[in-house]
Amino acid sequence: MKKKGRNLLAAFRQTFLTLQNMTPQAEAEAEIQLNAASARYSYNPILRWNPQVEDYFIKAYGSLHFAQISKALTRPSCYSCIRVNTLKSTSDAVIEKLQEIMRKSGSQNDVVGINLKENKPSNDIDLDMVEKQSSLQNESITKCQIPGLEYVVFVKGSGPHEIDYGYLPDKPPKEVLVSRKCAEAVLRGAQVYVPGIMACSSHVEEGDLVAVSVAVEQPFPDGGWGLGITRGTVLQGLPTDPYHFERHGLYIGQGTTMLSRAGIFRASQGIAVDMNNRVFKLPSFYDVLEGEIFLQNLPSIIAAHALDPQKGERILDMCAAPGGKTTAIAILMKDEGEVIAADRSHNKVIDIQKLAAELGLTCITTYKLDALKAVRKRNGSSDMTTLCCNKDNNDVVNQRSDSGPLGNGVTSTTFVGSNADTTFKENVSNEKANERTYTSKADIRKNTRRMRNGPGRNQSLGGRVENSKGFLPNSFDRVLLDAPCSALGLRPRLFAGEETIESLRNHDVQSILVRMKHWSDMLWTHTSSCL
Ligand SMILES: C[S@@+](CC[C@H](N)C(=O)[O-])C[C@H]1O[C@@H](n2cnc3c(N)ncnc32)[C@H](O)[C@@H]1O
Repeated sequence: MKKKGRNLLAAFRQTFLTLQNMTPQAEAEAEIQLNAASARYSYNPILRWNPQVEDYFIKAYGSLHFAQISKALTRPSCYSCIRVNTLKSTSDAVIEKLQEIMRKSGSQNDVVGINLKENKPSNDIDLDMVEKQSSLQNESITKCQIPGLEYVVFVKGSGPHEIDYGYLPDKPPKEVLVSRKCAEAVLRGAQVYVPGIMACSSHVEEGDLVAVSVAVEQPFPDGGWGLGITRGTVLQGLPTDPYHFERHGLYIGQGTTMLSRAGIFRASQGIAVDMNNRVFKLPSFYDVLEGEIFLQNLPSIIAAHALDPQKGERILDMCAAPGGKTTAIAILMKDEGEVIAADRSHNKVIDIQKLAAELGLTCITTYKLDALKAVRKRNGSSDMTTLCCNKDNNDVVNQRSDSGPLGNGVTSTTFVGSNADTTFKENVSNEKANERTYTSKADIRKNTRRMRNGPGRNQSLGGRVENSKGFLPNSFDRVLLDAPCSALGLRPRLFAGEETIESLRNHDVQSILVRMKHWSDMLWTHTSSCL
């Protein structure tokens, strides 16, 4: 790959020098400029850390190993991992469809030699799976070889590639500068969308070829980190440009603009640059086989698999949004039983509902719930919007949306067990009594706001989220806790300066764990990306 890049540069240099008919001194100067340009228009990021965190890791790993980890973090994984929705399709069918899609879109050049073989799963646990998987690495789309995980499919990408951005000493390429989050998505195969663009060369028209670079947070003189660039800034291709030096070695590819410069900064959404020449070539799965597949990292798939959910069970998934593991669990249960998916964020709960609907799953019930307050006391007050289920004595009052995950919120109540009727009546009378005697200030504020602004985001998004006040002990057959973590294992990562030693230690996992021991002996925690 490196050799190809050097050859490209040498050929370009030769053409350039011949065309210019230069003196030896001019030739030497041009050579220096070209070398500088090839270093500038490259992808060679250096990950910035908070100095204390950096020291901590260097002590833990040694400086060489930590430098290698830091470099690896700035690159995307060289394969995409797909979980097949086995209720709707099979790995073989998905592989065939993906091959066809790639053939049609011409993206088979992005992945290494499409040459699918039937990889029969093996039950022989003595096989060295890693070796077996690596022997398949020349194939671009393969089924996972780990027994039981045949519903996982890998699509191999490639990179880093060297790109000729068409630099000439007196004519730098037209450019767009994108935000870090946008660049991280582009490195994983996404297009450049309008909101991701921070700055752009002047006179960019629709259909222009542009070099795409990334604006990474810089240290502020008075402490902290920031971008220090206003959206809409004009780039001249000169050293006086904002971020001229800061984006050295931070070029992620070349694309064709779908809008003019004015259009880019006027529009609020849509693709701004069609990335046709990428430093990392990974296929995009946006809108591909919707409902049949889900893009998910292998450790997350394994976490749900290791929980070993069974048909008909009642399973709690704490910290569930956006629902990757929830839906994996529901599929392993063949959509029979109940998965309670809880998250503390209202909008994220709606994301779980949307994903469940997209994958056609009906056994998922969602709740907005803070995991830190999730154990319900036996003598706690009844709450009509709460699932209060005791698996052992069959007292269940389960109120949920009648109209499915994205319904209009008309509610119904389901009862199971001999005490259910009494519980319901008590709930109703408690609620009526509460209604008569007390309306909280928060409710008054909410109603006033509603009258002024209309129905609010619940209705505008078409979803309804039930609050939960927690669950009684022994409510579940199995519990998955995917507590928020540093996410430092997610790649690619172009900036890590905001993590502090304190923030790394303060993730909720410990405190949630302490409370969760009440619910189930079958507690599985997923902490693969936690430190
Ligand atoms: C690592 S993500 C979960 C990913 C998810 N399990 C999946 O596989 O798609 C962590 C989630 O925890 C939620 N969260 C953070 N603190 C929480 C708390 N105290 N109670 C409930 N959810 C919480 C966040 O909103 C976030 O959606």
